Amino acid sequence: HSWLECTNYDASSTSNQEYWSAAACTGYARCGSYQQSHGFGIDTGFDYRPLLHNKPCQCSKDSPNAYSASAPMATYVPGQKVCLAYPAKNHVAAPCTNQYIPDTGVRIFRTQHPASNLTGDDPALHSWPVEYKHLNGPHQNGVVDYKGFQHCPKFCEDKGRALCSMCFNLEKDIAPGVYTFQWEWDFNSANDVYTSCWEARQFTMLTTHRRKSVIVQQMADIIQSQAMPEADNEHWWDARVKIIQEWLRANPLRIGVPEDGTIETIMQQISRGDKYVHVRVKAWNHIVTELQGIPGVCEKFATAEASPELPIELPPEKQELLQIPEDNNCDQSEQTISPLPLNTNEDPQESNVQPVSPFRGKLRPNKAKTLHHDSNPPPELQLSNQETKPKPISQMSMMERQQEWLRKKAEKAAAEKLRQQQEAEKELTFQPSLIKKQIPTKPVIEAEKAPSPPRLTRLKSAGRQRKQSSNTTKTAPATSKSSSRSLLDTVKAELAASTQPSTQLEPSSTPSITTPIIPTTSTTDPTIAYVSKALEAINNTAIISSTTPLTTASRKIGDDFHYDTTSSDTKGRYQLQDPTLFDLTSMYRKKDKYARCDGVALQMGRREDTHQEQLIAMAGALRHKVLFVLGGPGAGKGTQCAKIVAEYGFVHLSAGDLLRAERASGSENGDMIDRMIREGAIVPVKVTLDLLRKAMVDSGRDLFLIDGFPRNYDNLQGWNDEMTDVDVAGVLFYDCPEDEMEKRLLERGKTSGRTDDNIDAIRKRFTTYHESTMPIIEHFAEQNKVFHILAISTPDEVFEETKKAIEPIVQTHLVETTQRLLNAVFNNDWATYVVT
Ligand SMILES: Nc1ncnc2c1ncn2[C@@H]1O[C@H](COP(=O)(O)OP(=O)(O)O)[C@@H](O)[C@H]1O
Ligand SMILES: O=c1ccn([C@@H]2O[C@H](COP(=O)(O)OP(=O)(O)O)[C@@H](O)[C@H]2O)c(=O)[nH]1
Repeated sequence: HSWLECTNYDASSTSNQEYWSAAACTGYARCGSYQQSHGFGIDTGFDYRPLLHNKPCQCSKDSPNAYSASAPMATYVPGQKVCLAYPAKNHVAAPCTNQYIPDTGVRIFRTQHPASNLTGDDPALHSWPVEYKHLNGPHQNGVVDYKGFQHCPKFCEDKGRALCSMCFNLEKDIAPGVYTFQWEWDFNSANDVYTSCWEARQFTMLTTHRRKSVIVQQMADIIQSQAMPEADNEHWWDARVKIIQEWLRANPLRIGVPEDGTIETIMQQISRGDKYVHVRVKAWNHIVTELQGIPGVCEKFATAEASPELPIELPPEKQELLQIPEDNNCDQSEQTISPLPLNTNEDPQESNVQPVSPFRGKLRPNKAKTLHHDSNPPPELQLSNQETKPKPISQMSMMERQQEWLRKKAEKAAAEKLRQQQEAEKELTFQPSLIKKQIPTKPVIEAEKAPSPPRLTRLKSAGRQRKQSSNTTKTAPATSKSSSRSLLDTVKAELAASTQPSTQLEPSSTPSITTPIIPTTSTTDPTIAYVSKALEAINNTAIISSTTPLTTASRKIGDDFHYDTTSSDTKGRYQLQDPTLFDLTSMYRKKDKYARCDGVALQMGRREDTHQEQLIAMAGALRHKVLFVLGGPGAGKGTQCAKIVAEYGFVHLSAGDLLRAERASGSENGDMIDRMIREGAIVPVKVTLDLLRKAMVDSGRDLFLIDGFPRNYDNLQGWNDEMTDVDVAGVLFYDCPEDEMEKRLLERGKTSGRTDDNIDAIRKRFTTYHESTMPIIEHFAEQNKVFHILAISTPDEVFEETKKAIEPIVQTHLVETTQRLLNAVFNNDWATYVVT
């Protein structure tokens, strides 16, 4: 019968709709690798009848074969028209068969919220919470209409393996994360069901974010809200979940969030509440318990701007559910908050839900208050809390926050130790399922004696293995290496554990290396102190304003940290070498073509480690940055962009080139674009923006030169409305006299083949430039964002001027990204892209 071969198929051209093109497929169904290696439509047993097996999907999402480099998981963009491809397998009503071929219809489903990890059960058949309508229209029995499942235009050429496809529209506001989808084809009847399941990651870029301060405020509101929901009010739950997810999205580094399973527990409770309506109040109480006391909930993490209030998407009659108490005080530690009353009507399957201890919060000092309604926490939990009242987080400096964080971490480690002791005494059999909640049963030092960890694979990126470096120095390690060693081993062990299937974490299998080890962090840990110092140095570095010209190529950051743009062919490099800690530690700018990630990498290791054993953590930019490149036609924008790309590695997107390519692709807009270009007029912004957006997403990178855009107010407006998630770092304005531009364009016209490099079109373009584009340049100039570059001299001389504008931008970008990576190291947040 049939199955989905492709979960992200480019069906935009007729030929791709008619014939299978492997190149057009960028996403596969779960466990699709075997099928993919045999070829489209070949029978390998990939068709699956859930009613015969009592499982909604053929293989589970945590199967080791779920996705592979050759059959990867799909990535969707919010609002995308998603197309799926599958083989006809003879089931199409057509002249070469008959009009009564059975086909009862196709349905497409997905899970409600993104998964916190790729484990766990799929929703049962027909209980998926979200359903999409495919765009083929329903097939009518008795009619040869090639609709529904039967959209297989070349069916009669190869009845078995002909390509069929169907598309559906994703929501524009879908939250980022990984969702599970199911394609269900009912063949002879609604009881003769075939399914394919797959995951797709929703791309985070270019979705509209609300301002962080608003999200933070809403988090504070929902945590403090004591309003009782109506029992069956789904909106109450969904609105809260949405805010939490938005908060998580706005704080991807989890700054301020303890790494003790808090996030995992929250996500677990969300999926529990999604599944069972009647446990939502209880689940919500767990979530609130987790959230209380996290500084990031209330603190305006990052540099959230003062912002206008944005409406929460709740109908007015429900607004009171999220109302802020009059004396709203963001400092959670000052408050005693009563959770919502518990609903005793717990779900019958709750005992099957993996262990979320309702008592978890009790054992953690900063959460104790929420569960101990008397104001005296148990003496063993008081720790250093008896000291003077701490400053509210919002008034602390970055360093104070870090120290506070360290203090809390130390407190938590002590409380955790206590908990272990108590549990051991009581012989409790509590078996946490979450890696980060596991506690070492051996001293950290034992990790050194453990055999080499299994080869670590990338997190968040497919696994090309790095080549072993033959010239790695293998001399004796430097002094005081045990702390760096323990940190490194700890991180490696944790990584190793996190790459093991969860079943290996059962008590019966306890290979020492899979036992994740939580570092016993304290302020005296030299590694943490070192990273903290690096952070401090970088925090104290004034980020260079984009309008300040760079006077020297080399700058000092603090006493020990040095940034040098000329040091090597890696361009920017932070030397973080401290021989007392690591033999090899450096942070450098890195482009990883395979992972399609631009960013900063931190290399950690010891001399005796092979390159493969060294850890490389990598962080890309959080927000995408663009530099607009404007100037008259022929001013030399394209010429300079090529040089910038060669020197600094931006992605160059020429709006004119994209439009010309679109025209050549035979698109429905082709004629209109052609007319506009010949006339020197400006194409409607929607067309240009769609092309820019797609090119940005496809590049997977984060620093862009946008050449020849925005050219008028319509362009600017469209950009401001749509690209709220992208920062405009500045405008490179190439200023060249008209007669010089005309001369250049006529010269270019001899070989360019462009339909607008002739004197009539050139003159029209000059008019458009003066009337429409100059006001845009002036608009940016008023915001101090324009780098004015005279473009009359030779290309190389113009480039010397260009560099002066670019370098501060690149440097700022590096400093910001480095700061993120150091924060990740400091917070032990190895979810940051990590490779060995
Ligand atoms: N500084 C320069 N001096 C002389 N010719 C130049 C200079 N910069 C570019 N050119 C030439 O002028 C023409 C137009 O340059 P191009 O980069 O395509 O401009 P734009 O992208 O602004 O239309 C090209 O043929 C290019 O080789
Ligand atoms: O955002 C844009 C960029 C370009 N164009 C069209 O594409 C032509 C060529 O632009 P390009 O930037 O390639 O060339 P330039 O005129 O700068 O040499 C312009 O005259 C416009 O007709 C447009 O409509 N919108």
